[in-house]
Amino acid sequence: MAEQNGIIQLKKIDVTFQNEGKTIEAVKDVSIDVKKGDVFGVIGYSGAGKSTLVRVINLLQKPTAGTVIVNGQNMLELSQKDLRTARRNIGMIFQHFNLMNSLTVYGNVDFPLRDSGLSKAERKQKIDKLLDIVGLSDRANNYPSQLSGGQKQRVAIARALANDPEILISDEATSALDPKTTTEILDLLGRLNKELGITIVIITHEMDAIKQICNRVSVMENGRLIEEGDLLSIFGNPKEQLTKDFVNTSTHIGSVLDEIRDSGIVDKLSGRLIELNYIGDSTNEPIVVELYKRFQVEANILFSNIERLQNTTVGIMLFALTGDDDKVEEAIKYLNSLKVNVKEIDLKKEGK
Ligand SMILES: Nc1ncnc2c1ncn2[C@@H]1O[C@H](COP(=O)(O)OP(=O)(O)OP(=O)(O)O)[C@@H](O)[C@H]1O
Repeated sequence: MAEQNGIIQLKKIDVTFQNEGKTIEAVKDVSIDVKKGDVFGVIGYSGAGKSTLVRVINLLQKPTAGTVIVNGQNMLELSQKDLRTARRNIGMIFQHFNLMNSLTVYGNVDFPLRDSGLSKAERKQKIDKLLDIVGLSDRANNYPSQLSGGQKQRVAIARALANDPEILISDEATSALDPKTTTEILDLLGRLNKELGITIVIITHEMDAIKQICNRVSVMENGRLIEEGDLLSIFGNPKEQLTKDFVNTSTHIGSVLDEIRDSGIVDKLSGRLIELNYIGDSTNEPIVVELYKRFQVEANILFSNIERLQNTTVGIMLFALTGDDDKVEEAIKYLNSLKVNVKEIDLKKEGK
């Protein structure tokens, strides 16, 4: 059976800006296919083109080239009226919330319902329900200036949901929030995805945000999409250097390697330094025990990080292997034969 088409299909999208006589290629030949029910993450550094790309989905940004299909509709061929209707199906939240300061929380959520054709009583019922979903029922009469950043973002989420969209786009929505509030907002987005079935596209420069709720990830660099896959494969087996950097920052192995290198420990380390990544059931201890039992090779664990992503264990371990040279070589071959990713690290050569 043919795989069902995605709810969002961007095909060969280019976005080019002309700025003071210079051409900026913000997005270059990017195709993505977001399935209904996905929480699709787009990660990249500032300037990579993420915002420009997601703004193409609802045509806030018109592409220079390419096709935009949302819910089976070719967005670039719609009349203005049909485009307005199609846009109601795509909610959006932003880093700086974009609330109207002169309106109360209630007024902000009511704003997109002005043209909905609903009566005042129906609107009230809807707004009460939305404020309940985002946990702000007791703040309806407050103004944005009376709210914390996290609460403002909750109002923005309620407002984005007012027209019952099937798609929610989050453009760095947690970038201005502290880590605890970020986790709470991401939890809320995850709940909206699970309970209301909303498809979410989230753009961020933080792998931790991706890890918390996304099932699929794409990585952007210099306007291009350089890597894409499901969360576990991106996390457990990143291919491109930038993806590795994001993953390493999030597992902290990057800073551990820097510390080993910069502190001079590297000169005192004996043995060969191995980084091991695994997805699933392999755990640290059996591997260490096996290496000793089979090859009399000692594995001195320098760092280990295990986390649960989408109910699956994803682990990373860094150790120095010591023993007879031949035996260490055999031990490395043995590791390579397991369902784990093995990488030998030569910190002295790697130097930064
Ligand atoms: N309207 C515009 N006119 C000219 N250049 C633009 C415009 N919008 C974006 N750009 C440029 O396009 C490139 C991509 O910007 P974009 O905002 O999409 O990146 P980003 O990955 O979302 O970064 P950030 O997280 O900082 O917003 C940048 O070089 C930016 O300066």
